[in-house]
Amino acid sequence: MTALEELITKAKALQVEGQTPGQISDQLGLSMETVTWLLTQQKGMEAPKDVHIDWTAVGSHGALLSDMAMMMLKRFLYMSEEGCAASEIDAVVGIASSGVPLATLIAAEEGLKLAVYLPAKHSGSETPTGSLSGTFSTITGQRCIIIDDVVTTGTTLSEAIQFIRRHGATPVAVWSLFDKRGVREVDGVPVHSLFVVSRLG
Ligand SMILES: O=P(O)(O)OC[C@H]1O[C@H](OP(=O)(O)OP(=O)(O)O)[C@H](O)[C@@H]1O
Repeated sequence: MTALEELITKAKALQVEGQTPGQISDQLGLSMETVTWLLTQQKGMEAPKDVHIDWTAVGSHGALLSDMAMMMLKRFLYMSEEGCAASEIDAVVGIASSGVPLATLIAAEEGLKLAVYLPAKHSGSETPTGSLSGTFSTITGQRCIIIDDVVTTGTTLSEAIQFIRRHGATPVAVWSLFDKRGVREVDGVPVHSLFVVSRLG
């Protein structure tokens, strides 16, 4: 089975489970247009220009995940020779769910506080709002690094940045593994990604 066929099977299985195209789109990190295409496969309908990043091979293995988190940290440390130093950071904010294990590993390595941001789209309430998990650190008055795995539209990052500012903290930078849109900054906060996807045509 090709990667595309696997994706179609996954999308259809989620639909059978009762998930809406919107939920499938969130879960697979794809646009609604792409999910509609995967589910219907209408004849003559051209495949949308989207990219699916499957990093399960790394994410499902603790040691590999740790290596990836250390690569994110080292990228920042090398960069910080020119800019902000790690000593100026108080807390690492992991974006649920996939940003959390990466943030945990980085916070542990640097001896920093760990906070967990739960995006509005994960909220089950009628009026979805983002929140900070009460199990982990608070952020007020702290300088924070935000960690996520994939940037698709930047919506989640923008939401997290605004939340952090409203709660009296300073977002210093965003570190992500993959940037699907070539986003260099969100709401004035620099975004540093290990891998950036650029479309040539
Ligand atoms: O830039 P955006 O368009 O906002 O998309 C990026 C977000 O989407 C994914 O989260 P999602 O909740 O879908 O999946 P996850 O639970 O695997 O993190 C990803 O982990 C980012 O948080």
